[in-house]
Amino acid sequence: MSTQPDPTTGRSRWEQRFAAAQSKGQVRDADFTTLSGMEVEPAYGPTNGEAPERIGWPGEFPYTRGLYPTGYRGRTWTIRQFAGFGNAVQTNQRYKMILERGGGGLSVAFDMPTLMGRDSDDALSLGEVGHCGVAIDSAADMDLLFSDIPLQDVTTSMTISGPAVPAFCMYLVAAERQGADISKLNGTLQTDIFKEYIAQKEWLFAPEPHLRLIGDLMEFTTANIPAYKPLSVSGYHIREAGSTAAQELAFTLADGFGYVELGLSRGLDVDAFAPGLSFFFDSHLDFFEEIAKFRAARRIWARWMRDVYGAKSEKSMWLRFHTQTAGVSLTAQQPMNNVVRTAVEALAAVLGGTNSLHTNALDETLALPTDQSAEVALRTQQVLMEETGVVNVADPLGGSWYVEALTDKIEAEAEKIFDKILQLGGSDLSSADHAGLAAKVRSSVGQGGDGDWPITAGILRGIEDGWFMSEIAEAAFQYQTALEKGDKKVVGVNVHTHSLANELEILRVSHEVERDQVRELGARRKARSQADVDAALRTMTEVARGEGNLIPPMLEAVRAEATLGEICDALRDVWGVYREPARF
Ligand SMILES: C[C@H](C(=O)O)C(=O)SCCNC(=O)CCNC(=O)[C@H](O)C(C)(C)COP(=O)(O)OP(=O)(O)OC[C@H]1O[C@@H](n2cnc3c(N)ncnc32)[C@H](O)[C@@H]1OP(=O)(O)O
Repeated sequence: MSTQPDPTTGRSRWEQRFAAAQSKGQVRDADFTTLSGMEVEPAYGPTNGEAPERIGWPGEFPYTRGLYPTGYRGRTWTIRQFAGFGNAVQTNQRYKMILERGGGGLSVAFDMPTLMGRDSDDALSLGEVGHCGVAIDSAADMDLLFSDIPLQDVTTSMTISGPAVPAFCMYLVAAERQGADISKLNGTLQTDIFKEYIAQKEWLFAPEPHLRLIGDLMEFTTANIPAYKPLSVSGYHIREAGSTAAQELAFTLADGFGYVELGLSRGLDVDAFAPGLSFFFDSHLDFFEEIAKFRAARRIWARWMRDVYGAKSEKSMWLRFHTQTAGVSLTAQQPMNNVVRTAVEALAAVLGGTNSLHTNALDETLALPTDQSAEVALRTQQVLMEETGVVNVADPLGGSWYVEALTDKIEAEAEKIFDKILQLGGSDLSSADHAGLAAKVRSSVGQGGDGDWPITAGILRGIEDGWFMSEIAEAAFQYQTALEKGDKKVVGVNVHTHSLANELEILRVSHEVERDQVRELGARRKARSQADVDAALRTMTEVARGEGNLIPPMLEAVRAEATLGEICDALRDVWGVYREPARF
């Protein structure tokens, strides 16, 4: 380290942490010089060694500059490409390709029927099976999906929220059948139902039964699979629906606070369940705004977790997030340009300290990626990681006047939105009054679901009133108007539209997939013990009518080869379905 530090400064604290990590072997053995061979420090800061508290040093509360003193010198982000199409066998081949070419983890994309809790032979599934993701009907499909992929060794994310819990049970049963030690599994389940009502619209039930299922899941994973992340609180869909960066940030973090309140209302210890909450953001094209958003996200979360929700452990204050580059920024016109857009967005995510990353393929505005476009997307991350030197220095933009100012600004915008959410919930407290909010939360712990949960009340009210949707719609309208006026520009769409024709080869999923899947499902139904399935579903519905944790009886139903549609239908019989109130 180049300076003689004052031992009381942030720099010296960071140096000690870095040295401690190094002595524990937590710094990679790699070349950390520039392309021309110049030595660079693992982090930079003010020359007097002291940074303002809100900025701090890498690995230091409030983690504006990242969670780890070592940054990506400790571990690079996980390359986690979201993939799934056709049937489980086809998708399993794609997963093997991803892992073989350097993907660091798996990320399952399910087809629309699965996302809506419907079997492939349901009348509502017709024409959709295997199209926007992989068709999964029962645990037997999960076995095929992960065939020859040891679930105990590969962190696996599953993007599913309405039927998250039955899909999770199928994943557990597939892991059990592989002989995995269930307590050692590590992965992420999206589960985040708030953003479904706010933006994506893939719910099954009304919010209350979904929150009960999520509470059951949090309880189950906290007790049995401590490394597993049962929630990936998602801003991606909110942004893709047309929100601004600040709305994405604020709505997502508020949803995260809602899940913390859910955990507390279930009597769970915040430091036991909070490390299992993870996040998922969009990385759009305004490079600096995105970087500022990621940095502000970590800072806000850390402060609220410590000061409002009483977290004591560092891992509970850490906001860990996955990023996907912005699907909405891709254009059907001149699609090769999408590689450039994705690279810039991925770089913003990395400079913002993402923990995991998906880069979109250039053809994703037209169809699911081909093997070739999926490879280019993966290689985009590898070029950033291996060639550009961005992994050498933690939070390299920290201290930039512009980036710090933008980080402050986006944080302030988010706090204004939290105020609005608190008001919607009937609270008279301001988002800046952490002590007041903490007192309210403390008084609610012990009253369970009857407590006064200030953020949750606002979210539920905002959903019921269509407030989130109208805020997003207004932002989308503003942007579209600016685009149409030419104030905002998109190359190939409203500027520089002249181009040589470039035809892309598109992945087409054959309708044979649906026929085969339906046939296979019928054969499986005949081969299983219907009496076992009926008994397991009956027990599960009894628990759903009462108060116990639903995961153990659901696991039994899955072990008996009950299908996703049968499990969801049984729950629909108990809880009904949710219809969004009509609004004009
Ligand atoms: C749009 C689309 C759709 O809807 O259609 C979607 O939604 S797609 C949605 C797709 N979603 C996803 O793919 C979600 C992915 N999410 C995740 O993978 C997770 O939730 C995540 C964000 C927390 C990332 O988890 P991960 O396992 O990949 O990475 P982590 O950051 O946890 O790192 C792995 C381990 O390395 C440790 N580690 C990392 N960096 C360092 C370092 N510098 N020094 C020391 N240790 C380190 C971590 O603490 C952790 O250990 P330890 O474990 O001991 O703490």
